[in-house]
Amino acid sequence: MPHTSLGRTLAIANPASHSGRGAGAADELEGIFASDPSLAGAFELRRTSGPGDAASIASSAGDFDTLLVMGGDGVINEAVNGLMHLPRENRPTLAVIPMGSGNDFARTLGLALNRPKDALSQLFLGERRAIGLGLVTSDAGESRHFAQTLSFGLDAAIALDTTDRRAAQTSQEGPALFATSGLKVFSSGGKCFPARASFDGGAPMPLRVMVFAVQNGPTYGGGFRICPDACPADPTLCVCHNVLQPRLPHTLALFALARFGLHTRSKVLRTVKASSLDIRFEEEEPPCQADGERVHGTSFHVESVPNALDVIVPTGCRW
Ligand SMILES: Nc1ncnc2c1ncn2[C@@H]1O[C@H](COP(=O)(O)OP(=O)(O)OP(=O)(O)O)[C@@H](O)[C@H]1O
Repeated sequence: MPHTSLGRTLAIANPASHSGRGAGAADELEGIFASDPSLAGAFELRRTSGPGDAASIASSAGDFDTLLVMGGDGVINEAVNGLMHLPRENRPTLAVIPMGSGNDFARTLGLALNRPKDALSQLFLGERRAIGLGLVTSDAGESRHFAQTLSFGLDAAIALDTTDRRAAQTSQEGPALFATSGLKVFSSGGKCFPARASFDGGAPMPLRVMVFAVQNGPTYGGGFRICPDACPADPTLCVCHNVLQPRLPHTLALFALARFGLHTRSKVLRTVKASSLDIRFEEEEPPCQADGERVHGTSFHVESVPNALDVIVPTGCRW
């Protein structure tokens, strides 16, 4: 394994990630650090003890060069939100060892999924890139940065169902987990949520929201390419939302096409880039998720936060 180029590094590992497989991965990472005296001196590893722990560890990591997060999108989201409490000049570079069920942010970065040794090698040889984040603020007083995805409506209901099923220790993961949660949510009726949305301060647009995804990177749901052109190095976020209400078979076909990013030519959907947007749901609180974590509210302001963080990407990263 090459010598570390990450500098003084604080590693956070979620032992509960990837349906508990994160625990063994944390032991493996600790073994790698302990086996090389130069690494042992440079790395400190902390295991999270429960939800919220990664955010508080990250918010006090200002003395480190690199914050290495091992886990899935949920714990990365916590770490990112913790880092955003630090002034930009004190924010350690974010490095990720993907060990999750969905791993969508890690897909954007181009890292080896659920193969900690391979990902660590990529990080040692990798390059630093500045990325933006999204920030959502709701009328329920919630405010959360997101590294990869924010969505409302059916796709959020599906994402939240995958989170619940993972907590209940399902053996499914990635696209299979998302697809079965999708079938469950669609078979219960495929509800639409009346809303008004405006983009970059424009006139409000009436919508009946079935799908409304705001992406910083291309995928959600463990690899569904909902916004194939989204890129965290761009100063804008990419939005995909329905403008028509398709019947169930058509919806299911779009859902299948989205696996490969082939849904975007459909007249049912619109894709747009925006620096900010406002969306107000008129009848009830919709399902809403940010990087798989639930967000409450009926009115939401979303904005991009350019140049929020430095991250490490593998050499040859295409963006
Ligand atoms: N020690 C812990 N015990 C239980 N839950 C934890 C612990 N540490 C963190 N968590 C919670 O576990 C949740 C899920 O973790 P994580 O995102 O790392 O894995 P995942 O759900 O398997 O992957 P993905 O989010 O990519 O699908 C996070 O929302 C986090 O709050």
